Amino acid sequence: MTLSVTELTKVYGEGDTAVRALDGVTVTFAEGRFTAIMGPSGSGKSTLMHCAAGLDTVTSGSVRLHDQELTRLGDAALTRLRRTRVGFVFQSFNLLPTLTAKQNILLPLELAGTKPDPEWMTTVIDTLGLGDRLGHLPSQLSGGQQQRVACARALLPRPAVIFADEPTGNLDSKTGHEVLDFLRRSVRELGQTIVMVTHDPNAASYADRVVLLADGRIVDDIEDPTADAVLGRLRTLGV
Ligand SMILES: Nc1ncnc2c1ncn2[C@@H]1O[C@H](COP(=O)(O)OP(=O)(O)OP(=O)(O)O)[C@@H](O)[C@H]1O
Repeated sequence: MTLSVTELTKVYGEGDTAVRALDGVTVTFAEGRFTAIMGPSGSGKSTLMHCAAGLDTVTSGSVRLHDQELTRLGDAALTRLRRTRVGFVFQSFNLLPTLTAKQNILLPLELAGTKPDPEWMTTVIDTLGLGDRLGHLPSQLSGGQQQRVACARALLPRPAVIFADEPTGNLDSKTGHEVLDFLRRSVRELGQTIVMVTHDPNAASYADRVVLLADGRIVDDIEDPTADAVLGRLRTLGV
């Protein structure tokens, strides 16, 4: 067991304007698996991801990463956690424009004051096909290449979990396919654990499992999802 969320509730605001974004969510993300979180707009996907990654506070409930209870960590411990224990891949790549691909990839480890394992770094860069792009600035790379740099940056510290938020949202379908294929390979071949929020049933079909949210609750849990199965289930939720 890598990451477990128990009875997680998140309420934004107070009184009449309060929004219950998560309502008692319990879910475990097992080690070495690729899980997609899906659901209608406003169902709580981003909130679940942010709370599970220690990016947002919870109203009640527990988030455990291995033996660490994240809801009790202070700011300094959470910052350390975000640099090395969890990795992020965002829709908008979030690379620093003045740093080369290599400098971007190394940044989280540098901020944490550690050095990469050279063998692992070679594996990650080779797997992502970035060997001849390391000296380029983000503006000199295609969207797909930039997202592969972001994936390498997330993988290099060997985090317990990588959270991917609509990682193919800004990519055309062929490039998106390459990035998803890589994410799946990093789970199958490198043992990475990935949790991905997506609206796209095709993207979700790369995952081992789909957790479906509606109105802040888990309403389904699909193993070995196909795009058709996911689409069918989303239609019953009115998506
Ligand atoms: N900072 C906030 N303040 C108030 N309400 C918020 C805040 N963030 C999210 N919400 C509300 O919480 C609910 C869940 O939002 P969340 O962004 O988690 O949904 P989502 O499933 O990721 O949606 P989408 O698919 O549209 O990105 C929504 O009703 C949203 O309006």
